[in-house]
Amino acid sequence: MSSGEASAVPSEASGGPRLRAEPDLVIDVRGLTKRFGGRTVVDEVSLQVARGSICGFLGPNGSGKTTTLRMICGLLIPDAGEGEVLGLDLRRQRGAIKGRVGYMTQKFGLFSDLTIAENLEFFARVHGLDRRRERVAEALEGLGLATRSDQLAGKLSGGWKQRLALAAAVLHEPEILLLDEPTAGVDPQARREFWDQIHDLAQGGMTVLVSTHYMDEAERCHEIAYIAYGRMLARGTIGEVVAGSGLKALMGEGPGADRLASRIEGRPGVAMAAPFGTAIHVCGPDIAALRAAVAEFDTVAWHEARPSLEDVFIHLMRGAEDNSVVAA
Ligand SMILES: Nc1ncnc2c1ncn2[C@@H]1O[C@H](COP(=O)(O)OP(=O)(O)OP(=O)(O)O)[C@@H](O)[C@H]1O
Repeated sequence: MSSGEASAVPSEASGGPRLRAEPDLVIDVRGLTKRFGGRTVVDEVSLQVARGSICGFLGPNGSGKTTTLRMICGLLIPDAGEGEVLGLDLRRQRGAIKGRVGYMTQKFGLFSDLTIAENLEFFARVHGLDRRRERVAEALEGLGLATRSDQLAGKLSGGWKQRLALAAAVLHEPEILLLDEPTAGVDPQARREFWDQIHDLAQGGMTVLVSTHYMDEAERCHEIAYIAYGRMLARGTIGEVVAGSGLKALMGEGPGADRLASRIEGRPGVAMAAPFGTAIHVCGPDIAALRAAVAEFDTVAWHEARPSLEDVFIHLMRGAEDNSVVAA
């Protein structure tokens, strides 16, 4: 993500000012809003994503991630807001946007009684693609599916199904790839391989916006956006999001440290305390107040730590306003 503004920055080489090039924003949406039955489920969400970057979209269940993705790819019309996707108007050029975006939904519709290759051929037809046979062969090769092309999709493990779904989503060579919780329920090895593929696609120039609940996946994104109750609460690199939260953390290690959470949580200056393996994480806005709150537990060794992304997200969510109430 980026501010989208050209700015004068000092040149490292000459010492003189130079104009930083306008970043190539392929997603630039502002104030997107969607209501369902009187309830605002996406509330003035703005998002900018630069070409070739991987943006992680995080937030609790029901926070509006899928709804936002569907507005960005032209499947859903916003009730308010505007924007451009690949330079195309989000409202007036939805058909053109759809053709240039790949979208892998949570429950991807693969045909279980067709083989891998037949599934891809089907999607090639749906997109009206030329050179169907070559494209399918390339996709099978590129995503490591060539040796399994005759296997029935229904017999694949979760990880291979995701890989096939990804192959189908990029068959028409979209410039933007929207992934909605693509690795839910997939084992760590398969998730890692899936993410390696995402990075390969991004290196090839594809822009990826991916929703996830996994913190390790957030760490693999260039930038992240955090939404709760329909509102965008934080955007930027992980370092920027952590710093922007204003949260400080103490890590406590030693005998029984992991059992102290309930005794520390709720003390002045403590936003939250949670076990972290055999250690404990205590977070709050002021490090001196945190040290005071844990001072009596002197059998535990305390040291300042970087708040985890999870700490930051829970803190942000607790401070956000619940939108589950329907407007009168
Ligand atoms: N077509 C619809 N009609 C009515 N309500 C809807 C519709 N689509 C989504 N919602 C509601 O909007 C809210 C946001 O849903 P959305 O699926 O966008 O959230 P999400 O962040 O993707 O959640 P999850 O992480 O569980 O997938 C939810 O409360 C959902 O029930």
